[in-house]
Amino acid sequence: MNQTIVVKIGTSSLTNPSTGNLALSTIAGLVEVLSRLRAAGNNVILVTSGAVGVGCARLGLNERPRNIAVKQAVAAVGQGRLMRVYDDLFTSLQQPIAQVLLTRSDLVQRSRYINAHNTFAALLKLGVIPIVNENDTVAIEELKFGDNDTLSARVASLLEADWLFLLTDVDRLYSADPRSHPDAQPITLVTHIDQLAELEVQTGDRGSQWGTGGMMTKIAAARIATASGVRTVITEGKNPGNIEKILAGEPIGTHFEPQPQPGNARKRWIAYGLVPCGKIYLDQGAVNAIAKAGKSLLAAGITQVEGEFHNSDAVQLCDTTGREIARGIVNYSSSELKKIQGRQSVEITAILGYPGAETVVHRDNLVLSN
Ligand SMILES: Nc1ncnc2c1ncn2[C@@H]1O[C@H](COP(=O)(O)OP(=O)(O)O)[C@@H](O)[C@H]1O
Ligand SMILES: N[C@@H](CCC(=O)OP(=O)(O)O)C(=O)O
Repeated sequence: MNQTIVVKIGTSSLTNPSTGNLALSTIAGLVEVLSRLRAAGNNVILVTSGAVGVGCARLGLNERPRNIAVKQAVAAVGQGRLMRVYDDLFTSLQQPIAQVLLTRSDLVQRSRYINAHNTFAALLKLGVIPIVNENDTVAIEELKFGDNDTLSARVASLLEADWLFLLTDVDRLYSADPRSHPDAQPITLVTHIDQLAELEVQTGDRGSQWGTGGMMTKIAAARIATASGVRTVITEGKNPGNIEKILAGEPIGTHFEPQPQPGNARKRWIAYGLVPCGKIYLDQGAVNAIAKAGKSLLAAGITQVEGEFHNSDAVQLCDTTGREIARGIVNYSSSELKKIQGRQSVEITAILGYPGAETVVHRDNLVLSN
């Protein structure tokens, strides 16, 4: 059966950590594997990091710049070189590719989200392998994916992919960072992401010298992808042939099983496309109504409103402890909600002086967090 396969490769696999030069044999091996998968009739998407790393090597910088403008400038240098290398290698195998640079804001607006989906669909239909990276040169801090693990998960969710492969410089997830904990235990299968908290898996908060998020962002990516129905695998980038072995059923890397009810495309957009602008805290009755009975949120169940947002913005719905239980599109602004929180729906017109929606977040615009 033909499948949709998203592969993400990190800077740590693409470049030699000591010299910053490209790991040519790894890249060539990956190009061969992806071209074979495409020729076999699969839809293949590559999410590649490396713009900043390659840009630094080109400019002789020996560490990742901290200054944002410099980092964005360096990414502009590196992205072109990276695509040149990919295009040379894919072209020698007669495989057409396309550069797709995304920012977080491209997925926030529903029309742009659908547009991105349609462009990917057209490229795949043309037999092209889209090569995706964050548009680092123009992305602004507040509207960034921030790391390519998250970006690849959102792309996999957008495309309803069957597989997401996160290629990195370790062979799988361990109970702790194997670099600093040589006795860390390998983890081969995660049936639900919350298992990791039970196993007390430690991820640290940063990656290798050139990587961005370390294991933490890979687990966050696995959460997004599996909740969207995408099987996710963390495996080593220097052996790209593992992708085909895994597809053939070999137990390599760490597998995260897809969750059974990924929801429809619009709900996935609400959950993973939108950027929440504020928080609404709920009492226990409202939490039960939403989480257990699948009801809409009414003003009566709101105890506190945090942040400034407008009608139609995305918000997080939190329980009394502040834990996010759902996300949704709100029918009132934060200033309106502060006036009507805790009040019955029939009182709203009198309080605001004009009629408003009966629900604060309608259940069609609400997605439970997992
Ligand atoms: N629990 C863990 N299991 C495996 N690796 C871990 C873990 N916690 C932290 N790491 C570190 O994460 C690194 C990979 O992340 P990163 O450098 O960001 O890679 P990439 O560039 O591929 O995104 C590994 O080299 C490893 O040292
Ligand atoms: N967009 C950035 C990559 C950011 C990133 O997530 O890097 P990595 O942790 O190596 O996957 C770049 O191309 O340098």
